Amino acid sequence: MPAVAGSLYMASQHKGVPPPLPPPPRPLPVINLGRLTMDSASRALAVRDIVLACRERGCFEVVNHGISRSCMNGALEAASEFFQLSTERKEEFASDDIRQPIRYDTSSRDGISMSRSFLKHYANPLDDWIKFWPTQPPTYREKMGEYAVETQRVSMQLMKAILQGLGLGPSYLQEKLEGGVQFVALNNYPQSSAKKADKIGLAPHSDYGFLTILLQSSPGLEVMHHEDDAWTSVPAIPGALHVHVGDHLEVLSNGQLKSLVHRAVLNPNESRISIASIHGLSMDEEVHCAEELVDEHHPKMYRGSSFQDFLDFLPANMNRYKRYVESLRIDKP
Ligand SMILES: O=C(O)CCC(=O)C(=O)O
Ligand SMILES: [Fe+2]
Repeated sequence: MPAVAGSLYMASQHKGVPPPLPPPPRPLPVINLGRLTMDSASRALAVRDIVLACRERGCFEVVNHGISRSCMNGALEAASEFFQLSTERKEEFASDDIRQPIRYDTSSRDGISMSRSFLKHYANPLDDWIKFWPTQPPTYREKMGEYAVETQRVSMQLMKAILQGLGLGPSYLQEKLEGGVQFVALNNYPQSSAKKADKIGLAPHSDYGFLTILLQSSPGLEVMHHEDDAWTSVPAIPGALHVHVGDHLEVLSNGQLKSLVHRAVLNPNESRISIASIHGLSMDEEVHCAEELVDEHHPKMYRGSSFQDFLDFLPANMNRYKRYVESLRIDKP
C-alpha cells in the first residue's frame, strides 16, 4: 500500500539507511515451441504462455522451434561474409529508395541507424525475391534462403497460436499470412570503442509487421517492456530465437497486444550481427482491428493501414514517432 510503503521509506531515510533497491529484472519468458504440435492440452498451455508473454512483456524467446543450429549459423555466416566484402561490392545494393527490393546502407538516413550497416531485402515467397539477393558470398542465397523459409514457417506457427489465443481461431487470416511479406534485415554493428561515448547502434523503435523473429550473434538487443522505463538486455541464448510484437499486431488485436520498443547497443567485446525477420500481410493489404475484438467497451482504437502505407509514411516522418502505430491511433491528439 503506497501510504505504508511511503512512511517506511521516510523512516529508513531518517536513519540514514539507503532506500530499498529496485526489484531485479524479471527473466524473459522462454517458450518451448515443440508443445504446439503435441497433444491438445500441451498446445493449449503453449498458446496461453505465448499470448501472456505478448500481452505482458511484448516479447519472448523460443526454443525447440525446429530450425537447426547449422541453419542458424549458416545464415549468420552468410551475413558476416557479405559485410566483409569490399565497400564497392556492397554498394552495388546501395539506394536511398526504401521501395527497392534490396538495399544496403551504412548511414543514419533512416533516422535510427546510429552505428550500423545493413542489408535489407524481401524473402516470401522466396522464388519472387531471391533473384535480387547477392551472389557473393557464393553460399549467400542458399544459406539465407534456407533460414528465411524456416523463419517464415515458425512465424506461421506463432501467428496461428496468437490468433487462437486472442479468440480469433488458428485459421484466421491464414492464406493472407502465408502469402504475406517477409522482410529480412541483416544488421552489422562494430565493437564499441572506449573512445566513443555513444554506445547505441540502433535507436529505439518498434517494428511494423505482426511479428519480428530475431537471431543475434552476441548480446546487444535491449527491450523496454510496457510497464518499465528501463532497458532489459536480451541474452543470446544458444539455439534460441527472440520474438517480439510489431505495430500491426497491436492494430489487429485492437490494443490488447502492444508493439515492443527495442534498440541495439554496441557489444564491448566483438562486432555483432543480427538478422531480423519481419512478418506481415502483403504489401497492399490493409490491417484493421479485428471486428471480433471491438465492442462497446472496447472501441476501435486504430485506423487501417498497409505495409505500403508505412513505407510511404516513413521518409517524411523520421523520428516523429518511436512507434509508427501511434500515428494510427484514432484518438491521437
Ligand atoms: O540488432 C538488433 O538486435 C535489433 C535489430 C532491429 O531492431 C531491426 O532490424 O529492426
Ligand atoms: Fe527493430
